[in-house]
Amino acid sequence: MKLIETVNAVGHVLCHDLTRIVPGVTKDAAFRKGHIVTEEDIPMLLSMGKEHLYVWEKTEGVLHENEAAERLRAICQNANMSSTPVKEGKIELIADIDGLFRVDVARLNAINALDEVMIATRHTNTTVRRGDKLAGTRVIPLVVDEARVAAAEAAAGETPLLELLPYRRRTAAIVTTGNEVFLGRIEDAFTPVLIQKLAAFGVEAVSQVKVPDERGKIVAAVSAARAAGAELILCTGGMSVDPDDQTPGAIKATGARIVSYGAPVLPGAMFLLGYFEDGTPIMGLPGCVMYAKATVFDLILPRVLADVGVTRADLSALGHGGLCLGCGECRYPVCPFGKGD
Ligand SMILES: Nc1nc2c(c(=O)[nH]1)N[C@H]1C(S)=C(S)[C@@H](COP(=O)(O)OP(=O)(O)OC[C@H]3O[C@@H](n4cnc5c(N)ncnc54)[C@H](O)[C@@H]3O)O[C@H]1N2
Ligand code: MOO
Repeated sequence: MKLIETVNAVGHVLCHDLTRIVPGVTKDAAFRKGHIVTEEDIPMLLSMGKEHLYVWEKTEGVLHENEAAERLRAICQNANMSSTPVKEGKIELIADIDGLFRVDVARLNAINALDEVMIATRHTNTTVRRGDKLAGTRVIPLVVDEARVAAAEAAAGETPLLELLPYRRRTAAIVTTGNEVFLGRIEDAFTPVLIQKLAAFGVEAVSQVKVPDERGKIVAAVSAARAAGAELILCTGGMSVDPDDQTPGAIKATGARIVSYGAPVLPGAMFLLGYFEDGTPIMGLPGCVMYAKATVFDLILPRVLADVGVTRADLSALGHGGLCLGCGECRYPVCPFGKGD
């Protein structure tokens, strides 16, 4: 800290708040600790009776909180996000598009384990809308050793911590299984649910066929959907253990690589995910997806649409936080469901 004349203060950083009082009008800090004095500030400072100021001396190897925040921002920021201007050492990142938000949690934790720096984010693998806040970062003290920020950069490595991915798949084909629906014994209540859930991501259901619980018929319907170029194939019903449940076997018989039949999520235990050789995803959706407000389908659909290759390990990790609490009024996604990985 050093004492200087206000007229020489441009570019220097204030060490404390400066309060301005105009009777009946204001009594507030006109300048905050950490503010960098500009040419325009000088008349105001003089009008407040501040002929001299305590300022922070810029020394080699020490960063002001604003400079440090910019460096932490650079560790985080990636395509499709923008940053707010730095204010009192804090920067926030904002979504430029609707998309799937992802965080490299291991690297985030490594950085936050360091003293004097912090980065706070939304949960990884969550959906965001354009304009949503994604992350905020700052350093804890007003000034920080550059070595501390360099350590955070080293822990971060080459690629940004955050990703915001657009939804790339635009079309889906629905294959509705079940004799009771095929024969018209009951109305198809599954398809309207899927159309609505897909539309929320801008995905159009381009075809829908009803087939009986016969493996060959299901395989043929999936093949037709593939030939028509559907970018995602959804088979509904027949996913559990009854003798009439033919859907998992049929999906296997289509030649799709099965990532998993079964997921550690409730509702959604009987879920199936697979991929064809060209990358087209196929899912087997159990009855709960039609019935429950939020299920494994809501957790995995955004990742599949954003073309994040979902692995068996990704599905296994859903167990922690994968228990829907079945609240009277469903507030998903603003709830703990699916926030464990
Ligand atoms: N013994 C066991 N029973 C069940 C298990 C289990 O592990 N052991 N799992 C349960 C779970 S979890 C679920 S989820 C459901 C899975 O259901 P499925 O996908 O096999 O569905 P279905 O058996 O075909 O149908 C169940 C129910 O839903 C009606 N349904 C199906 N599709 C439609 C449609 N398009 N429109 C209207 N209604 C539909 C169907 O008529 C049945 O009433 O299994 C549990 N059982
Ligand atoms: O698969 Mo059921 O899918 O848990 O409610």
